[in-house]
Amino acid sequence: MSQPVLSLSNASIFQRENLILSEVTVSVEKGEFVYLIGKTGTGKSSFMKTLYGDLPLQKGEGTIVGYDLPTLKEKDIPFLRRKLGVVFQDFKLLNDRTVKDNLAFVLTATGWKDKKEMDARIDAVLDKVAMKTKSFKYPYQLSGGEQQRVAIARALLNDPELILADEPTGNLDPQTSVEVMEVLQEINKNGNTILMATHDYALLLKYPSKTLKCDENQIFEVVQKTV
Ligand SMILES: Nc1ncnc2c1ncn2[C@@H]1O[C@H](COP(=O)(O)OP(=O)(O)OP(=O)(O)O)[C@@H](O)[C@H]1O
Repeated sequence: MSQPVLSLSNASIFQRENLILSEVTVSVEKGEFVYLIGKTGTGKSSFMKTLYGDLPLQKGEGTIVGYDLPTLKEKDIPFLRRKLGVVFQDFKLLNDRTVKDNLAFVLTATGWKDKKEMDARIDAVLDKVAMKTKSFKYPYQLSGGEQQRVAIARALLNDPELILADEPTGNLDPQTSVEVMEVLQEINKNGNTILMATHDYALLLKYPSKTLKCDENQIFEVVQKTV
């Protein structure tokens, strides 16, 4: 069997000296769609930040897309992030450039040089989120759902081994949340592995999948009916 894309064992997660999560033992296999749920302040964002190298893993073991988290060095972080696609609640698009240039910016920053290849890649990812016809628009000319679809396209650019989505529907109305969720489901069906933090229980019910819950400083897997 292949290695899990994410595996933590007896890990503790701290914010400064405060213990946020302890004895975390979880794994995510290639191709899975996994939810991370939990009340506000239970540590979902802290967990996600540890996974993309924003918080150090000070205790326990963990690997993500081939990187060892406890020994992760500052200089490794850009390379780790190239193998991850990260999607945030607030989209984090650059407002001073078009959709296409937002994506081109990431490609340039990650070493792409051939203009034709870049254009083809941008077209391909925008096509996956049904935003190809709006590549000339500026983010502020798009709805929240459209901006989030562009952010998902941006996450797909470098063919990530794992997509981390931290409350991707947190700023969206219920109907738009479903549209964004449909996009995430589709890219998962096409082979992308996704870990999504959310407190949107309606989405969990509509799209049941493996669910991890943060509660009382722990993370454990829950079966849907007890969520
Ligand atoms: N930079 C920080 N410094 C110190 N403590 C922090 C920091 N960021 C978060 N915390 C604390 O860590 C705990 C977990 O916060 P975290 O943001 O991970 O929770 P969350 O489950 O993602 O919540 P939400 O759903 O509101 O985003 C909280 O008690 C919070 O106050």
